[in-house]
Amino acid sequence: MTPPVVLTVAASDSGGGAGIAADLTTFAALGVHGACVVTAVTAQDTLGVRAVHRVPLDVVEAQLDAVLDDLDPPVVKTGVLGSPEVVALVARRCADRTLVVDPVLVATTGAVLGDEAVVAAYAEHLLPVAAVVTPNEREHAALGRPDGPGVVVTRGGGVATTNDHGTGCTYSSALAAHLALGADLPAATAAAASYVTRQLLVGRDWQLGRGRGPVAHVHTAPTPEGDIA
Ligand SMILES: Nc1ncnc2c1ncn2[C@@H]1O[C@H](COP(=O)(O)OP(=O)(O)OP(=O)(O)O)[C@@H](O)[C@H]1O
Ligand SMILES: Cc1ncc(CO)c(N)n1
Repeated sequence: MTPPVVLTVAASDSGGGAGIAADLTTFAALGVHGACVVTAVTAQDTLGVRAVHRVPLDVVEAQLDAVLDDLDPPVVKTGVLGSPEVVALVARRCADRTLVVDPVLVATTGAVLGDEAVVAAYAEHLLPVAAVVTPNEREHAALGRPDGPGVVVTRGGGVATTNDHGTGCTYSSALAAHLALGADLPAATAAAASYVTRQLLVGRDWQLGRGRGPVAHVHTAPTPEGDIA
């Protein structure tokens, strides 16, 4: 059976914990095909963000054109967009699709990934056309606490772990994947939360990097010790 296509418009994380790595692996784990439009390259690891290089607007637009014209994804998920111009572009081009907006403004490690101009562009252009917005508490406050059935404020949950880098991206990607597979919003949010919980449990004892390790992506199968997670 042909899988549904979900597009992520987001940035790369060289440490493989958040951003596009989290999005595409989550899509694969949940059985949807992932396309990706890269908005920025971050030099990042489990300790923090060292540098951010934005992809020029015309190159972001060319990637978006290619995917929208050919693969026609019914669901689009956004992560780090990087500039007000990219926020407005995505709003303009994707308003007729199911839009899952993860308004990433600050990394778990504290680095600012969206400034005041980006916040203003979200409020003006992207939030009005989003089906779901998944801010964490800080992002929700920065955006002026938008309210409504499509606003899902994310919070850490019951799993005690420091390997939680990329949970927000994984959660919003799982939500987008379940919407593409036909779930309604309440079912998709519940399925996304239980997916993140499961993946946090899989990676709870991993030792990757010296900081906040990544949530386990796709790994559900044998651990190095040979256990089935
Ligand atoms: N420790 C945890 N135990 C269980 N579920 C969790 C935990 N941390 C996160 N989650 C799930 O993942 C969702 C997103 O997490 P969170 O709000 O921490 O994202 P975030 O702050 O955007 O993360 P990041 O910036 O690292 O990507 C939560 O709403 C919850 O469902
Ligand atoms: C690229 C990227 N996207 C999202 C986040 C949020 O965790 C991050 N730290 N890096």
